[in-house]
Parts: sequence; C-alpha cells; structure tokens
Amino acid sequence: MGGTVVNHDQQFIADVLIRDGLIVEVSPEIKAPEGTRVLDATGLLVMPGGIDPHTHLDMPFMGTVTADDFYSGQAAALAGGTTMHIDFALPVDHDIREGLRAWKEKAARSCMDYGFHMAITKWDAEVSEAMEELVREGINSFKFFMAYKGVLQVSDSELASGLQRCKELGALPMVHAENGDMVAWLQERLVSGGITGPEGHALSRPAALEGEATGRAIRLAGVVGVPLYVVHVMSIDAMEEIARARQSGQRVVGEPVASGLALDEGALWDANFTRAAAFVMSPPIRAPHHAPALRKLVATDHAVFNSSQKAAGRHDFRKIPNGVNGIEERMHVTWQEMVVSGLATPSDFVRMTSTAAAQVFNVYPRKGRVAAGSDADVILLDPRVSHTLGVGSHHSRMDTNVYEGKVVQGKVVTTISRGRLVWHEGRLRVEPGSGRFVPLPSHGPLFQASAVRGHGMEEQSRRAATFPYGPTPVPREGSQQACSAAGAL
Ligand SMILES: NC(=O)NCCC(=O)O
Ligand SMILES: [Zn+2]
Repeated sequence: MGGTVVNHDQQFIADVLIRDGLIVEVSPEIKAPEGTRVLDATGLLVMPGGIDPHTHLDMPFMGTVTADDFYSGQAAALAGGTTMHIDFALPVDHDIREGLRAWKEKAARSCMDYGFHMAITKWDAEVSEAMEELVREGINSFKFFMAYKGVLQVSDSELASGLQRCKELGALPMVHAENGDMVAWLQERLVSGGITGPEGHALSRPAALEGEATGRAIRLAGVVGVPLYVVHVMSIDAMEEIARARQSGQRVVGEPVASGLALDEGALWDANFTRAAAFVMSPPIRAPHHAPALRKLVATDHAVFNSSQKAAGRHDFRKIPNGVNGIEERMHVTWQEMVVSGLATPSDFVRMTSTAAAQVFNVYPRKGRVAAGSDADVILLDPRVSHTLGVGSHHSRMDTNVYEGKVVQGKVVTTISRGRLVWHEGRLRVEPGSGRFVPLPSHGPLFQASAVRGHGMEEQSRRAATFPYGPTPVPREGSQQACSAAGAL
C-alpha cells in the first residue's frame, strides 16, 4: 500500500490489490479485503518484475555445462527482482524437437515463469517443418549463430533460409552477430604468436567483426523483409548498424546486456587468470566508450561457469567456456548505470528491464505492467538503500562474480511472483516445480504492420514504381519457365 507505481509510461501513488496470482486493482486507498496480507510500500517504487530475455541455464557448452540450473538461476533472478526469463533451448544433434523436449525437462525444477527461444544450428526440410510445430507450442523466436565456427555457426544461405521461414511463421529471427570465420582466423594467428591468455579472447573478436556481422544480418533480413533481433550488442560498431537500419524504417531490435553497460575489457588483461577468465564472454566486454549501445531493453546472457570450469582454458583462451553472470544483478546494475547516473528515468528503467521484452516477445500487458488484469509479478525497489554486489551475497552457484565489489544504490527489497511473496526482508521462499512455462504467441508487434519492410522490399517497390523489372521470369524462346516466381521473396 502507498507505494509509487511505476510503469513505462506513467508514475503515480496507488495501492495494488493482488488475488490468485493476478493484479485485480490499482488505485488510491483500496480497502483491503479481510485476510489480505498488507505490505507497506511507502517510499518504495512498485514496478513490474524484470524480464530477462537472454539466459542460458543448464546449457551444455564448450565441453561443460553452465553452473546454474533452472532452480538456482531462477532463485537468483527472483532475489534480484526478475520474475520471468526467456532461455535459449539448443537443438540436440541439430534436432529442434528433441531440443525443446530436453529443455522442458531441465525446466521441470523451475520456481518462476519462463519462456524459450530455440537455436537453429543447421538447415534442412526437417528443421523447417519442425519450426512450425515449435511455434504452435509457444516458441516465437529462433536464434542463428554467425559465430562459433564448426559448432553452432550457420552459413549466410542457411541464415537466409531461416529468416525466410521465420517470416512465414511470424516468428522473430535472432542473430548472434560476429564474423565466426574471421574470429577463428584471428584466434589461430594469436595462439601461434604466443598469446594464449584471456586477453586473446578480446583481441580475436574486435568490434569491427561484430559490426560487420550485424550489418550483414540486417541486410539479409532486409532482403527477405523480416524483422530482426540482434542479441548481446556489445559495440558502437554494431549499434551504428542497427541505428542506421532503424532510421531507414527497418524493424531491428538491438539487445544490450548488463555486462556491456557496466564492465570494462581491461579485466581480460588481469594477471590473475581466474579473474580474467570470469570476464570471457562473446562478443567480448569492450572498452568503456562502447557502453552507450542501444538501450531499448537490457538482458544478461547469464551463462555461468565456475572457475574450475573456466580453468579448461588456462593455456589456451579458445577453451575458456564463454559466459558471465547477471541474472541476479541486471536490475541493480541497470538502475545504477542508467537511473542513478541520470541517464534514464524510473519509467525508462521499467521499459528497459521489463516492458520492452514483454512487447517484443508478445506477452504484454500480461507481463511488463502493473495494471489490473496483469500477472502479479511485482517488485518493490527502495531507492535509498545501497548495497554491494558479489559472491558473498549472490544466490547463483557461481564462485566468482564479474560485479564483485560494485556498490549500487537502490535495492529490490521485495519480489512477488504470480502473487507469491518469494523475496522479502532478505529471505528467499521458493519451491522447485512451482514455475510455469509461458507460451509466446507468434506474429508479435514487430509483425503487425501491414507490410513488414526491409531495405530489399523497399528497393523492390521503388523499382516497381519506376520501371517494370521484378521477380518474375522473362518468357524467352525455348524457355520452360511458364509460371510466376513472384512468391519467391
Ligand atoms: N555469450 C556467451 O559468451 N556465452 C553464451 C553463449 C552465447 O550466447 O554466445
Ligand atoms: Zn547468449
């Protein structure tokens, strides 16, 4: 009662009444029904729970498995004010149906709401057919890796086929945008030149290679005429590609991550291997001048490996499992870097940490808003309290923390997940198995314009207006082509 309700578009003092997992009323001076537990929110900000659209829990990767599973990762998330996440399911032997089955099994121990993206690691008719089945099951986004050569990376033509299929299904294509061939080439040169430590990770993945792949993916999406979501934007180079495309009317979303906003690549040169290796993620954490990447929404790419797992790359940085923590720290780091620093308002914060993800992944206003009818995923943030991030206070299974010792102003003091008080007065009350899969419907807002336009489509309509050449076969003497190919794009 009595808190300041903050949504992405408004802020007002009100009470919030919750019943059976839903918000039933938001208005001043609600008379609480008998038996209702009342929390005094005077002086606190009442906001929608965070949505982290990029996590990797219980993920097999680079010869090991991430240290947080669905239970430990989600418990950490709830303690940090995040009440829903979208995890990246990986195919099993390139089979996406099997991948979804495996991820559902992993998520059986969940203690908060979650959705899935699915990665596509090869292209054939079976994958294309299975994508439709997954969309029916509530997967509305598919990720393509342009890096991790020989393991997850797809070719440009595989990516184009995937983009085309996503367009047909109204599913959002996502890209990990780095030029994987060039990364492998640079890695080889660095290692043969004697650079085997974590600094080699940064040196082998320069911002130009992220910018190049981002621009390439944007152009391919433009030719196909489909929206595009670029995961973990870490550089100005990529950000400029995205900004240019958006300015020209193309629907492209760039996803910054908390580590990109707050950390500095210098840590990769730390003489202590364990500390340096903890910062290895891809694309790499960069010099601070890259930090002001697009801030439409903020994810984490929470993919954590303990120092013993990272030690696999002690003598060869290419073997350090890639990934950093953030699922618990994201809300606090974003509040500190954006609101406390004066760059954003509390409403901007809500948009960046919750509403934008709910909108992009088509689950708004059920999620991402404090309003009657929405799920009761609500946090109370006390802007007066400062605290220190690190291993000593975090709830992840990690034995390191890339934010170790960082002092932040503003603390999530209460988290309510679908009406359950799960984090309050410094105590977590969570149950494995109490989380719920949230199906994400296809044809989200990015698809809802009458013509989803990209550069290629614009170019074609301009061309059609000026001269009559288009994607139709030219009838020529002796030619077998009789039918139109206009449907090809
Ligand atoms: N980002 C990272 O370093 N690890 C997780 C896998 C990925 O998203 O590329
Ligand atoms: Zn990731």
